[in-house]
Amino acid sequence: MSHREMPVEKGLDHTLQLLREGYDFMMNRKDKFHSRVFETRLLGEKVYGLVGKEEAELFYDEDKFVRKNAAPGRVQKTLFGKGGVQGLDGREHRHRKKMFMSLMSNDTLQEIRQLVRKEWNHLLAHTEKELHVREASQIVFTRVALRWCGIPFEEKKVSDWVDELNDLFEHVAHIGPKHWKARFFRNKAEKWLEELVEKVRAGKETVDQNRLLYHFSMYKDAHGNFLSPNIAAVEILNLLRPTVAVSVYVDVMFLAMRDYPEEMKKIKSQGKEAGERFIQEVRRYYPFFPFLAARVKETFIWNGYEFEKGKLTLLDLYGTNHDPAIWKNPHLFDPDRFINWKETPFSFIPQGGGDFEIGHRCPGEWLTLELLRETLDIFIHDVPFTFPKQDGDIERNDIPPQPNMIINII
Ligand code: HEM
Repeated sequence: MSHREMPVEKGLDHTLQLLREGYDFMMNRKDKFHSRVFETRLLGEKVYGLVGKEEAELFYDEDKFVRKNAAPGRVQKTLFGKGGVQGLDGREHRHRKKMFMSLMSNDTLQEIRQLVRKEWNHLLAHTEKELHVREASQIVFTRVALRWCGIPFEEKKVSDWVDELNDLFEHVAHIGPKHWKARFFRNKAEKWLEELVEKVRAGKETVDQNRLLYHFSMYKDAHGNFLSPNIAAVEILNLLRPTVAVSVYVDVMFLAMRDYPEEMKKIKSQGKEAGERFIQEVRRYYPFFPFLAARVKETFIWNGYEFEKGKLTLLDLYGTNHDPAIWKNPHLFDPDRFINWKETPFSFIPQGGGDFEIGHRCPGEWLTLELLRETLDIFIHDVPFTFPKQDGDIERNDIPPQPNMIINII
């Protein structure tokens, strides 16, 4: 196959531009170079950028890319933790991923909806008028996650869990004290869970054997060995942390309800399917997880471009969800675009693409949808509210976005 020159961004390093441009960084380069494949430099390293559907398919080709050593250290030390499923490849990854996927049965999803309703009712019973959507959903989802995973907790400790789990994803992109606080919380939470896993294994903690804490404590890897208590703790946090992170989607969902009131009317009058389209458009339109990282497994040529072994490669999730080649008027909020929409594994990728079982696609995608469905249902049908005057702005470089919506319960 013939060689083509990959467009290369000139300059020593573009990390500052990334911090400034945030979610637009990759799309800006795609537009500047008129190319969905380009090269730039970040944190002193040569990096390939990919935007688009075919490019996503390439990124998920296990023969071409690996996840080992791809996530930057600061992301591992806050968001992911070391030794978790995100950094595994091949057989080891599939084996561990199976564990995650086995947790996402219909029964689980139904239970999640019941827990969400119960916890929202509990919180709303103690709410006078003003409700901070982000904070409230963080509390609700923390309680849901702890119960679902079977983690024993004392009522008085719930607010500590809320703060700590929240810090693990809120401050990934920050530098300085906020980053260090997130690292401190990760170490603390991992240590506490490690001790719990050890007690479960030794039979010193009586836990529900149908719950995730028990499953992960007793899980054996592809070689038939228990996970180290630390890695078991990392994986339990891989369930707790993102469940609480769905509060970000709830926050932007309320922003959409305020900015597109006609959509709320549609959901009220047309029911479930309109609600479903609204949730999908919230996940497509608003930014959350900006891009994914992998490394080139062996040097290869794709569409004439050479990808060099070992080089870091980023797939733009936000840009692919706003790619005009896939989405008509991508910068319009339009839930009706999902009417007769044909789902494909690589065009709509807010939580990653490809196959759940084989690849790294988010195993929590169905669970995320259930958390959002039940929350939307409660606030559309059961809890009347108004929006007081507020900004609700989203900065392009605030990762994750922080509209911090407030509502008044009537
Ligand atoms: C707030 C909503 C969520 C978003 C935006 C999100 C996004 C993502 C993304 C982008 C990935 C990476 C996919 C890849 O590397 O190819 C991922 C992976 C993952 N997510 Fe989620 N996620 C969410 C909710 C959840 C939930 C609720 C859970 C579990 C309860 C979860 C558990 C995981 C795990 C364990 C992985 C690693 C999978 C692997 O490496 O094979 N996520 N998620």
